[in-house]
Amino acid sequence: MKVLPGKTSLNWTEYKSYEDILFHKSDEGIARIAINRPEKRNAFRPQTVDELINAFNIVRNDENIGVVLFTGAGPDKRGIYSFCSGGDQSVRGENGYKNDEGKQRLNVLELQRLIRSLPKVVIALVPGFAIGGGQVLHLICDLSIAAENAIFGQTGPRVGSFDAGFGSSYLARLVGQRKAKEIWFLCRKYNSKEALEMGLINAITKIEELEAEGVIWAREILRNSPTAIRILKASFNAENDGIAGIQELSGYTTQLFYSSEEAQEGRDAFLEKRPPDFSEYKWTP
Ligand SMILES: CC(C)(COP(=O)(O)OP(=O)(O)OC[C@H]1O[C@@H](n2cnc3c(N)ncnc32)[C@H](O)[C@@H]1OP(=O)(O)O)[C@@H](O)C(=O)NCCC(=O)NCCSC(=O)CCC(=O)c1ccccc1C(=O)O
Repeated sequence: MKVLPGKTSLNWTEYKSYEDILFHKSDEGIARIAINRPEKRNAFRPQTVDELINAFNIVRNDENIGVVLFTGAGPDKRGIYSFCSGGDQSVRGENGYKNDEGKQRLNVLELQRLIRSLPKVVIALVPGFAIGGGQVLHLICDLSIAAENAIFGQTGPRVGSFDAGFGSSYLARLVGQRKAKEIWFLCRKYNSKEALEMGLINAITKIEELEAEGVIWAREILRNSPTAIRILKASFNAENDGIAGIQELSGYTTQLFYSSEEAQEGRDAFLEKRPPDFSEYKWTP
């Protein structure tokens, strides 16, 4: 199934089949996850978000995958491309978005946290509209490449919604307080060039080259040390995420320490019911 226009040199195979999203992997360590509701500008309903959470969790546990290309399938019947236009307003109830059972959920915040703490690099490929909660999803990704025709913006205050978490405070870290307030208070739309100038995205390409460009970036990343990239991602997050961010970063140092003989001496001594002997390990300056 074609997700974006143009060609890449990758052979995609379907990883898992869903209703609202497309999920593929390649044998090069790259996965591709695409919201597939183009007639709704790829707006997400609770099911869409549940499927995304499921796919990102599969990626999390697949040690052969290092980079995820996160995008929106298209075009729609009118030839229009979208990354995502946020929460599906047609299923919005009084305190959340209704799933098939009529239960109301705000599960996109869980997805935001999952992408942020994913120990792999997530690159947003933005082929068109990234609006509302869709703009926030793109923001949460580690890197963002947009097509020339992409459009970014917020509508929250116009449609009776807001994202007072990453959607505003992390946005301000990226583009500055003044620009972030402008984006949210005025609800204007911004083109790719403006998005690049304000630091919202990393690069712009022709739409036919969007996926190929994402693959080039992914391959460059995959040539580097997985552990270094994973810890760097956690350290970029830690600055913004308070104690939760420090917990994530420090968890990786604990994991590294576990692989040392020094840490294993502590474990072995406990299991062998003897005092630990750390005498051969130095107090390195
Ligand atoms: C994206 C547009 C600017 C595109 O405009 P245009 O090309 O003219 O297309 P349209 O004709 O408007 O749309 C085509 C078709 O798609 C339907 N559609 C588009 N977007 C949505 C949507 N978000 N929900 C439902 N349906 C949508 C549209 O109705 C048309 O259908 P037809 O049947 O053909 O008529 C423009 O479409 C646009 O502005 N869309 C709305 C953008 C928007 O307001 N999004 C919601 C913002 S609020 C949000 O995202 C919630 C965030 C969130 O989830 C959250 C955040 C923080 C805490 C909690 C939560 C939480 O979980 O709620």
